[in-house]
Amino acid sequence: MELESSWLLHTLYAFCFILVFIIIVSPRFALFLYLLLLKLWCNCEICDAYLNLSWAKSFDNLCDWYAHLLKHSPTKTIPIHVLGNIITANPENIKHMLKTRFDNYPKGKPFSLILGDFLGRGIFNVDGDMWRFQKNMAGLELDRFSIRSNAFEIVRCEIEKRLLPLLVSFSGKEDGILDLQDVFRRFSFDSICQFSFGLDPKCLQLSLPMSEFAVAFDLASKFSAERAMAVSPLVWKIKRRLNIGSEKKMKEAIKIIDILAQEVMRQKRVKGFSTHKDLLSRFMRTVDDETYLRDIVISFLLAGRDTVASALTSFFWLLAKHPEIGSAIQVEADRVLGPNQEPKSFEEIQQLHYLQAAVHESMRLYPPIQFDSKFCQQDDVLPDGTFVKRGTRVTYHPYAMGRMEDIWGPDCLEFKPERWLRDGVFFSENPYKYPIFQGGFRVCLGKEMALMEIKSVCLSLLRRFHFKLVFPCHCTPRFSPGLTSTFRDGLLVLVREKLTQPSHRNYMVHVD
Ligand code: HEM
Repeated sequence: MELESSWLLHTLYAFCFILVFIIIVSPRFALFLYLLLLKLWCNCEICDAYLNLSWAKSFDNLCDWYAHLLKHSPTKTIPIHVLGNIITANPENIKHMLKTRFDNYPKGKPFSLILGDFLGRGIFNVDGDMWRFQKNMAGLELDRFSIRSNAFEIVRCEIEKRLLPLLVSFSGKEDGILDLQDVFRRFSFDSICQFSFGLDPKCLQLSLPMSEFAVAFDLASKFSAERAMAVSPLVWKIKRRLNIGSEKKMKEAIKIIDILAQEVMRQKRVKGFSTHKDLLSRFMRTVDDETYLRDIVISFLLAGRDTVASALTSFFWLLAKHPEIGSAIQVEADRVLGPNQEPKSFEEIQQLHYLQAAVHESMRLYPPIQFDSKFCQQDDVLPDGTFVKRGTRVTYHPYAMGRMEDIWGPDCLEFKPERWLRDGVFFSENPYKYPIFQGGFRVCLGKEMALMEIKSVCLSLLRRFHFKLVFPCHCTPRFSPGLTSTFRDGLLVLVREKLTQPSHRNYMVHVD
């Protein structure tokens, strides 16, 4: 018996050694072997197309292929066997996961492992008591009162002192091509840092390169998403253990992020946090653990930066393709706020129903978070009859849902804000039909803040500038892998100041 077990052990060691050797010497060959094994395991049409990448011949993005498959599935649910993933675009299933059987669909261990290095024990990556604690604390800071009094001012200031001067400086230059996606990322990063930490990274300052931290943040997000898309966790786990390839780069990126997070906390301590009302001060008064505080900081940055920037990017892309909708937004703003007036309060923005409809419509077609997964804890059956085995990953797919006739009617592919209005008044949709901010118990805490930010930027920019797309506007965007949706080539525009507007060059006098 002893002999047998030692033989087994040796065989296992030999196997691991060969595996590691192959991965180091030829990662491509290792991947080939691995794909071959998977193919032997499942050879159905979908898995085959996934493994061969043959879907890419007909679709620009993986999400477009999924949307196509889901649209043609009678239950609006598909399995990807080789990924151990069930993907659904069925609102009943989504309600089941997010509300009715919420306890059976946590984020789960596999995900906290995938995102653990980047997000640690931050709110996006935990379940149970730790999640409840962070949610309650953050909820106090993200309520309507706080947005009304604090966030609105931060956003207005960021727009007037930085965003407008930046655009004015580019306006009219023949070679003045600007990447609006990059601008929006800087803008939302400054805003969320000021709101969450009471500190200003000044990313949007004229002519500054994107901070090292922001670049590291993007890389960590990209590599985390790649882990989530991998056919098996084994590959990234071995690469991490050996500190090679993308895992090595990810480790370096996370090191930079950690340094910044520590710096944020150091500055906070110097400034004092006992009376400050920002989110971090609130947490620092209760939590002692530095690493836990770091995780909380990172999660809120991720929540507030990339999502808002993504929503703004696709909104401006759609507005450039549909100038009539931009005009309708301005007509409404002139009627409600007065000609050429800026909104003076959060409440005034709330009165702009057409704008609210346009923002929702834009995110219906281009959700900042295109899909979101949970892990099933106990065997279950979804409302559409799909059996879910314990441990299976279940993903709901807002991007595909926005393209489904069954949900939005035959004009589902059109950008039509009117679908959100009844007698000119905005009405919200069932969150399981429109899970852009998720729904149920883990609904987004920053929804009101995000909407206020997006609408404020839209009003200020549309009033003052024309944006011309540098690339033809008929092609669909290509997305980069990441936790939030990002245009792979950015959003390159030529900016022109509108002649009918008073000059805003005075904004350029001084920025910080
Ligand atoms: C357009 C912008 C936004 C969109 C589309 C969005 C969407 C979402 C989604 C889909 C989730 C669920 C994620 C998951 O559980 O895996 C979520 C959660 C969350 N969001 Fe947002 N978000 C946006 C902006 C913001 C902002 C600006 C903040 C904060 C300032 C924020 C704070 C949060 C927090 C704290 C959670 C975790 C809630 C929980 O787990 O209970 N979000 N958001």
